[in-house]
Amino acid sequence: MTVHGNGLHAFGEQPLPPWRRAVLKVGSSLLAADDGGLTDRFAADLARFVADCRAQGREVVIVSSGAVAAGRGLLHTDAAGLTQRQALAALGQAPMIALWQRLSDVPVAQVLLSHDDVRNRRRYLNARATLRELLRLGALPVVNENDTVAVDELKLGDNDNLAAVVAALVDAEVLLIATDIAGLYSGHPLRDPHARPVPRVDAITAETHRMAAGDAGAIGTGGMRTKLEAASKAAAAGIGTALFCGRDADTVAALSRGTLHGTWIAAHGDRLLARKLWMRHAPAGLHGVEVDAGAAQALGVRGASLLPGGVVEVKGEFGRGDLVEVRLAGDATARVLARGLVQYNATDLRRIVGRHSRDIESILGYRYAESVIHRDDLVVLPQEDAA
Ligand SMILES: Nc1ncnc2c1ncn2[C@@H]1O[C@H](COP(=O)(O)OP(=O)(O)O)[C@@H](O)[C@H]1O
Ligand SMILES: N[C@@H](CCC(=O)OP(=O)(O)O)C(=O)O
Repeated sequence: MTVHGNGLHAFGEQPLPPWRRAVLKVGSSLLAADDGGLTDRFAADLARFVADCRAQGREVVIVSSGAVAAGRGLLHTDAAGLTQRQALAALGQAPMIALWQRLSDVPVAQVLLSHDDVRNRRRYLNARATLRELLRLGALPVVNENDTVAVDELKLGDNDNLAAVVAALVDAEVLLIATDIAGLYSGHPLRDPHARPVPRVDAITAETHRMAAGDAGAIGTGGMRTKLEAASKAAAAGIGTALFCGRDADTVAALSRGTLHGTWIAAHGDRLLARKLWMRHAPAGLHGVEVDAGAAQALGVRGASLLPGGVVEVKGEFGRGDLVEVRLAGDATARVLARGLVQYNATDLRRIVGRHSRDIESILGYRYAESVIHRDDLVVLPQEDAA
């Protein structure tokens, strides 16, 4: 095993599983300049990596820290209180976005999110639709925490966790976490002389968390602890995580070729299945929609989305993004055929029942989607589940 000039054992190389959409999280440790403010030094290679990915037909969403560091550089202050850091983040957000725009060959879109935005189902769907549309348009979304309002998150330095949430939000296959260290070590790499590289984690255990219990670097906030939390969230959503050093040009270049020098944290299972699991096990007796036989057939046999034309009746009140049940109209057993996240609230849905998708906009004055429930948001229940 080779040892770096900095005394740390190096990571070997391993293939990165194939992917089409990724979230790349870039920590403050890679963007903060030694003398205050931000630097392009490492971001330039990461931006080139993103451009290479796009040239290969892949999509990347960046989750970038660095707003506080940028704000600090503008005011030359070492103020560290929570409100002060929130103010610094507000000051530094525009320069942070400007840095990525300078380095990107496509337009950069600023997306500010807080955990609240993704906990609320309606906002979750809106955020997801916006991010997907940005990718479809070929833009580069750069997400940061909405630090002005996200008090807890700023306190925790939680962009790692936000990146995992965004990865699930956009249905990414991998979460790439670029930081200032080569990967996960078995102990704090700077304090534990016996610390060894951990190239692969198949399941995050108490032992893995113990390895990462040490503090963060001088500039970053979460350290390995929040990176493992993020990887654990991603794994539960069926998304694998790569931890690697974004300061090492060779490591970043190798990623474009599908090679990882760092730590790979495996997912628990299939991505879409993981997302659908909670729908299947949600409590029964939710509000819902009744569909005609053609729609029931399309959902069950073809795995199609539910279109308004197949909906016969809307039962109860629900909001956009709520989990609802799908039943066959007129079925005396009232069997639940499927569950899914609905795109329209009950009031508006009643107005488009039985209508063609192309009429949605003229009836409602807006259109979120052509389907009432998109097939990715729908789980068809096997008959034994359908109480
Ligand atoms: N077991 C560990 N393996 C690797 N790094 C660790 C470990 N425990 C603590 N760290 C620290 O975590 C730091 C990276 O996290 P952080 O400073 O928050 O970076 P970022 O700004 O990229 O999020 C490393 O520089 C290292 O000092
Ligand atoms: N939202 C804050 C970053 C918080 C954070 O998680 O920082 P880091 O540990 O460097 O990823 C900012 O833009 O400065």
